[in-house]
Amino acid sequence: MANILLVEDDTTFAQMLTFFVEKHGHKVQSAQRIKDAFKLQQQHTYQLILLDYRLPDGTGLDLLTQIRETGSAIPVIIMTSFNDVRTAIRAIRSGASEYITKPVNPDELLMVMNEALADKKPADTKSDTKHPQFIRGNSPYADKLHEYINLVAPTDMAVLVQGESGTGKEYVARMIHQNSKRADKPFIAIDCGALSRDLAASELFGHAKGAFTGAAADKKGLFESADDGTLFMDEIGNLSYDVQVKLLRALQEKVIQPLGSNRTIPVNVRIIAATNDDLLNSISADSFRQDLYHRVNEFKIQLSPLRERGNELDNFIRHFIQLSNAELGRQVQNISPEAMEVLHRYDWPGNLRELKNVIKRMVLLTTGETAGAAALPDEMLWSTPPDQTPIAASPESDLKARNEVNEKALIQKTLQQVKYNKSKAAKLLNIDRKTLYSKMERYGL
Ligand SMILES: Nc1ncnc2c1ncn2[C@@H]1O[C@H](COP(=O)(O)OP(=O)(O)OP(=O)(O)O)[C@@H](O)[C@H]1O
Repeated sequence: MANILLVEDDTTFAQMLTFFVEKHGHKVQSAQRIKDAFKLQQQHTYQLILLDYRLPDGTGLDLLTQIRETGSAIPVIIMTSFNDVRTAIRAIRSGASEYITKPVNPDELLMVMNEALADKKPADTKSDTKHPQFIRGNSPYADKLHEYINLVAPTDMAVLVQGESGTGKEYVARMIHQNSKRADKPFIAIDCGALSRDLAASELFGHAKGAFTGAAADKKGLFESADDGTLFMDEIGNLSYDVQVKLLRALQEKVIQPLGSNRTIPVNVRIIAATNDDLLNSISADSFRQDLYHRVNEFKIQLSPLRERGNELDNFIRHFIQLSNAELGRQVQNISPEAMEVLHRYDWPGNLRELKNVIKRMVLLTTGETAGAAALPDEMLWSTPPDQTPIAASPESDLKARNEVNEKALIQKTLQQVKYNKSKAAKLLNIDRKTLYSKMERYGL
C-alpha cells in the first residue's frame, strides 16, 4: 500500500480517481491547488504524487519544481490533456517520472503507477546500450548519425547533441561513450534542468564539510565521480551563469574546486552536452556564455524530430511493439490500418519517448494480435482529423453546415475558457460529457 497525493482541480474526476486507486489498495489524499498540495507534501510522507498539469493557481510544473527544490525525489506522474503533451514532456526533464494523457485509461494509470512506485524507470536509456531495447535504425538518417557517432567517439572532443525532447540525445551520448576509449569507465548522466539552483555547483563539483548550512560532511561532485569517463550534461542551457563560469574553468584547466575548499582536484572528464533549444539564441539573450558554448561544441550532432524521419517511424513502431509485448506479456503482431494511419498523420511532439509510450499503451490494451484505433489515446484521434473536413467544404447556404461551424467555434471557445476541463465545459454548454466527447471527436478538437 502506498500513500498517494492527488493534485487535481476537477472534483468529479478526482473522486473517480480516488475510488479507483483506493480500490487497488492505496491511500489517497487530495488537493486542488498548488499551494495546498505543497503544504500537504511538506507535512506528510507520500510515496507518489499524481499531478494534474493545469491547476487554478499555476501548472503542475510549478509544483514539481517547488518539490524538487526541497531535495525530494518522490516520483511524480503528470496527468495532462493531449494539448499539453509537449509541456508534459518537458516536465519529464524537470524530474517527473512519467506523464499520462487524459482521459486517463485505468489500466494504463495502474501500470505507470506501479512502475513509479517500484522505481522502475520505464525501460529507458539508463541501461546498457547493447541491450536490445535500442535499435540502430535503417535509413540514410540513421546511417549518417552512426557515421558521426563512430567518427567522434574515439576522440576526446566535447560533443553537443541538439534535438527536440525525446529524439534520442541521451541514447547518442551513451553510444559515443560505449564506442570510446573510456567505455569501461563511468558514464554519468546529469539533468541540468532538474538541478536546484542552489545545489547545482555542489552537485557538480562537490563541497567541503561546513561549506553551507546543511553541508554536514565532505561530498564528492559528479565531475570527480566521472573521472576518466564521460559526463553527460542534459539541458546544459539551464545552468545558471555562476555555474557556467565554474564549468568553463573545469573544462579549460581540467581541475575542479569543491565548494568551501581550497583544494583543487585534477579531473579528466569528457563532456557530452545536450540541449533542446538553440543555444545561439540563449547566447544572444545573454543567458548562455559564448566561451562555454565553444568549449562544449567541439563537434555538434543535430537530431531530427521523428516526424521528419520518414520510414524510421515504422521501424520504431515494430521495435516498441516487441519491447512492450515482452514487458507486458502480450502477443501483438500488427496494428490495424486505421490506427496506422493515425500514427502516420500525428506529428509526435514528444518524439521517440511519446511513440514508445503510445505503443506501450496500445499493447497493454490489446489482448489479441492486432492493435486497433480504439487502443490509441482518444485525443490523439481528435488531434489528427482526416484531411477531408466536410464542414469547410459546404456551401455558404447550407444551414446544417453553418450551424456546425458555429457549434464547433462555441465548443472550442468554451474549452479554452475552462482550460480543457471537460466536466466544466459540458456543464457550461449544457450537454453531458459523452456528448461533448463525441462532438469534439467529430470536429477534430
Ligand atoms: N535508437 C533507439 N532505439 C530504441 N529506443 C530509443 C532509441 N533512442 C531513443 N529511444 C527511446 O526514446 C526515449 C527518449 O530517448 P532519450 O532519453 O535518449 O531522448 P532525449 O532526446 O535525451 O530526451 P530529452 O530531451 O527528454 O532528454 C527513451 O525512452 C529511449 O529509450
